[in-house]
Amino acid sequence: MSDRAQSMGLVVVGAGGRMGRTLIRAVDAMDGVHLAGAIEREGSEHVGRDAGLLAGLGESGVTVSDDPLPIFAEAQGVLDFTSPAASVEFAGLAAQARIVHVVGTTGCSEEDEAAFRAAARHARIVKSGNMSLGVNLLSVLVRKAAEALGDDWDIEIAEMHHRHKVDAPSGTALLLGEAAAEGRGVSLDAASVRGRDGHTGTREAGTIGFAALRGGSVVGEHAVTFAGEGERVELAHKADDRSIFARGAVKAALWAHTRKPGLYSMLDVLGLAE
Ligand SMILES: NC(=O)C1=CN([C@@H]2O[C@H](COP(=O)(O)OP(=O)(O)OC[C@H]3O[C@@H](n4cnc5c(N)ncnc54)[C@H](OP(=O)(O)O)[C@@H]3O)[C@@H](O)[C@H]2O)C=CC1
Ligand SMILES: O=C(O)C1=N[C@H](C(=O)O)C[C@H](O)C1
Repeated sequence: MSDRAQSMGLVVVGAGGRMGRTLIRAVDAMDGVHLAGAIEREGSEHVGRDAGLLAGLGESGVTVSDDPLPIFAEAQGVLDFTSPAASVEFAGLAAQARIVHVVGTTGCSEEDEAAFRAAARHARIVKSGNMSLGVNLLSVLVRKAAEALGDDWDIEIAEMHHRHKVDAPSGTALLLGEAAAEGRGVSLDAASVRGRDGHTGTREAGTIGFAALRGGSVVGEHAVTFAGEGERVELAHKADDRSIFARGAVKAALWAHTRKPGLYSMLDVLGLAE
């Protein structure tokens, strides 16, 4: 059997995007996978182009298409960093094709999350606001710190991203907030304070604050500050390159290939779940 026949065929959706192009390069560079398709939305200028050339590689023989279902039917997995509405639609198609769906898209609503849970009855979905090893390890440290320090330490989460980002707080900031809330044994929905402006009054004890900065080409920076009386603990991550997310996504697809249908996180993939 040829190497290609044994390797996992992956479709990159949103192929022309910042992450889409990075994913095509990661699939090309990593063992055990090959590019089985590339999708962009109908009307996109990228439809009809060669996916390898689009990503700055040589010709790949894979043409960007706007018709996902027949391509999903011939593949084993989908790498999806697009938009919430697109990812919900791709989850339905991945469920129909009974394949792996790796979702990195952020900014999803509770209704979107319910759609992913429904699709995960048939698809193997790995979904995370951050696919890097470093951030997932950071989330474990944040949970432990929140548990150890108790609620007289105030928790504040700050993030900075490039000027093109459309959602706030970032998926990573929310993931770190969930970890902190879990460590404290509270619900993030009840504890979170999203931004402050004007005469806010003093800080309410037990809350978890979020602040979002946007500018330039910053790939992604996150810091969780535990502020106590007379001292502070800061846990932080800085992404220098989008390839860390793309490599994580390919790893997630390979991991999920042999799993049962279900909704998994990057902590499951990395063996960091408790
Ligand atoms: N979890 C993680 O580790 C990471 C998550 N992300 C998240 O990934 C997402 C994408 O980020 P980024 O690459 O910077 O964004 P981009 O805007 O650069 O890329 C998104 C791409 O998806 C395309 N797209 C949108 N709708 C569809 C559709 N229905 N069918 C096919 N393609 C579609 C867009 O096309 P068009 O421009 O024509 O609309 C665009 O090419 C964001 O939610 C971001 O937060 C990013 C990095 C890491
Ligand atoms: O939009 C981005 O770029 C990123 N989005 C993710 C997020 O919302 O946390 C992950 C990473 O920080 C880059």
